[in-house]
Amino acid sequence: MSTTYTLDTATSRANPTPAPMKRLTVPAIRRAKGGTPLVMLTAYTVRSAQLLDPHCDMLLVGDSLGQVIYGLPSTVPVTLSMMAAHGAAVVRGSYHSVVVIDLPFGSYEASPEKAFENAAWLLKETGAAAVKLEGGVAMAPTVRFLVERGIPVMGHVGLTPQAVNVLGGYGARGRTPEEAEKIIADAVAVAEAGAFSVVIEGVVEPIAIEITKRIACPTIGIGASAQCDGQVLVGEDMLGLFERTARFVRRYETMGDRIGEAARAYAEDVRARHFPGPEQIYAPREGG
Ligand SMILES: Nc1nc(=O)c2c([nH]1)NC[C@@H]1CN(c3ccc(C(=O)N[C@@H](CCC(=O)O)C(=O)O)cc3)CN21
Ligand SMILES: CC(C)C(=O)C(=O)O
Ligand SMILES: [Mg+2]
Repeated sequence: MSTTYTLDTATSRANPTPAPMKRLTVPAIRRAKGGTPLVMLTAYTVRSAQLLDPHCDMLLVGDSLGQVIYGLPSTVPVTLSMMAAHGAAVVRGSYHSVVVIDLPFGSYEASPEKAFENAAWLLKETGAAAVKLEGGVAMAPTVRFLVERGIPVMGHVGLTPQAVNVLGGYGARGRTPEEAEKIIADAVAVAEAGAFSVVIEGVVEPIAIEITKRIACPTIGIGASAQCDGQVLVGEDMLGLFERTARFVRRYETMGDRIGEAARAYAEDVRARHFPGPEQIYAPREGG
């Protein structure tokens, strides 16, 4: 998917300096099933979007921002307005990846109509291309309702963190044959309802492999399997900016340590009156 840049020559008064690259599209993501694995990371801010976007196929404005940005105990308290603010920032900071935004807990479960209203509002507020929602068989009619009305939907099955109060924790799912069958049925249901892709989170590997074989759209794994059609991680987890991380995280950087070291050096300079130095000081007005 990294070779699909095309020149965008469209110019208009509304968009006098068009981005040089055309953004990937939801149908292009769907077509990537079985090819080079899809790359997805979460982003919540304009700067992280700018830095991650060139390397990704999709950016996820995840409701994990509840824990990562706001210090909340779970994703349950995350609101639509929080998602809208961060979603708009991520769209402003990206031009290549498809931006997908999580529907927060409470914004879509009650009815397909309520889901449509809230999803449409989020897409209008942010410019994101698609929404993601958690759930399987029970949410399949909602997935169909949204897709038939113009809102692309990414599914999310297995460990669904918005259901933490039902599940009782964040342990891996699908260790019993009954639970494994339920997760597979959930993925099949949202895929058949029209989801363009399905996140499989925190399941034993054979389930992820089975779902990837069974459904027609790409599976995106997190704590699932390298056999999935793509992978997603929380950006801050991968960068070493979030302390408590699951087994499924691989740290590619230790940014937390580096930021702490920078703050320590600044504090030392301030206390020694080594900062500001001559380069950071304004000279008096020239010529009086
Ligand atoms: N920073 C961050 N990364 C995430 O991946 C993430 C969030 N936040 N917030 C929303 C959900 C919550 N997720 C989580 C949270 C904790 C574990 C975890 O601690 N897993 C343990 C096993 C826990 C148990 O057995 O009870 C592990 O060792 O993997 C896993 C997924 C995934 N999502
Ligand atoms: C971990 C991913 C899949 C997610 O839903 C989130 O970041 O909220
Ligand atoms: Mg989420």
